[in-house]
Amino acid sequence: MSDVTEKIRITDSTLRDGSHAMAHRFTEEQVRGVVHALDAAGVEVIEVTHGDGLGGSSFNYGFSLEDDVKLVAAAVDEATRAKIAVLLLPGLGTVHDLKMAHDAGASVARVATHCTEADVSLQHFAAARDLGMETVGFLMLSHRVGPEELARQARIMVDGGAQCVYVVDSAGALVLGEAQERISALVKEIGHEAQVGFHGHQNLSLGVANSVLAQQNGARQIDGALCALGAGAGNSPTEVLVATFERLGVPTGVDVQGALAAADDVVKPFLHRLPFADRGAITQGYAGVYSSFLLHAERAAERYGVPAHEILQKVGEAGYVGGQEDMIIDVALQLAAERDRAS
Ligand SMILES: C[C@H](O)CC(=O)C(=O)O
Ligand SMILES: [Mn+2]
Repeated sequence: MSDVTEKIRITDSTLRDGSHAMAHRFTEEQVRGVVHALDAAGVEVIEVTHGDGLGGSSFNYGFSLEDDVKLVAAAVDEATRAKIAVLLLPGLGTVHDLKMAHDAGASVARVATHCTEADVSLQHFAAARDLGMETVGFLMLSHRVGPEELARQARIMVDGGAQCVYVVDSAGALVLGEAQERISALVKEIGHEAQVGFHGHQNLSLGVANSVLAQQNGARQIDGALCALGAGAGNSPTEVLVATFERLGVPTGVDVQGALAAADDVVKPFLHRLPFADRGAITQGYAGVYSSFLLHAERAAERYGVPAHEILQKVGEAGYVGGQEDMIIDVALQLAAERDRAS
């Protein structure tokens, strides 16, 4: 166990991971309201981007209502203390996109790759460092590899310029000790040079518990989202993280009442659907499916008349990763064909 009283930093991803749950329909007014409330509560980093990061607005991933750079600029304008972060998936977002976000005032670059492909992030970390941005690496679908391999990937990111690397439980599939051992492996490999972070999803309702274990094993950056607004069953709720860490005596710098007010008074009123561990989302945690596939699977289910949870189960068995959203349609068509043959 590491020093349990050392301060941790909460990064709120309501306005980025929550974009998946909102089908990327955030308005500038909503962004301003959320940033204002989080900033007032003392949250140090607020992530604002399309759910799939800069450049994510597309036919494959879903079009944004508003341009990312415009929303980043609004967030920067609204924040008095908080830093504004952007997410970038190399290949989807480009160095040009990063420069535009930086020009709009974003100061933290979070570069995300599949957990075995850290090497594709190097150019983007170099560019972010040249721009003077803080750098964070995101190893997505971290349950797909063991702790040692994950630590090797984190090492690649740190050597490339990442100042923190996250274990990203994109599928909400890590069960307690599995999160703990991955955090410990990263802390051992990079802890003397960089921080380690944890990004949890609630598909098996373990986001907060895994975050506590992550902190107790040396993670110093933890992600959350107000009202859990995020892909799948949502993220670890920021307001619950803040209250839990305060009860544990771990400083976050965030005011509990401020976080509760931000969730209840600002986010809840504009939600059409609260993230929830329903059959589809639980299947994602159980079968290890990328959380942002949920709405894609629900749309395919409706279109082809097959259950979303069956699509997600097959997607998990096939091992598809972020970027393979089109395969969800393929799986739905196969299930529909099997159904037609059977009848
Ligand atoms: C692009 C993904 O939504 C990033 C993320 O939040 C995750 O993998 O989880
Ligand atoms: Mn996520």
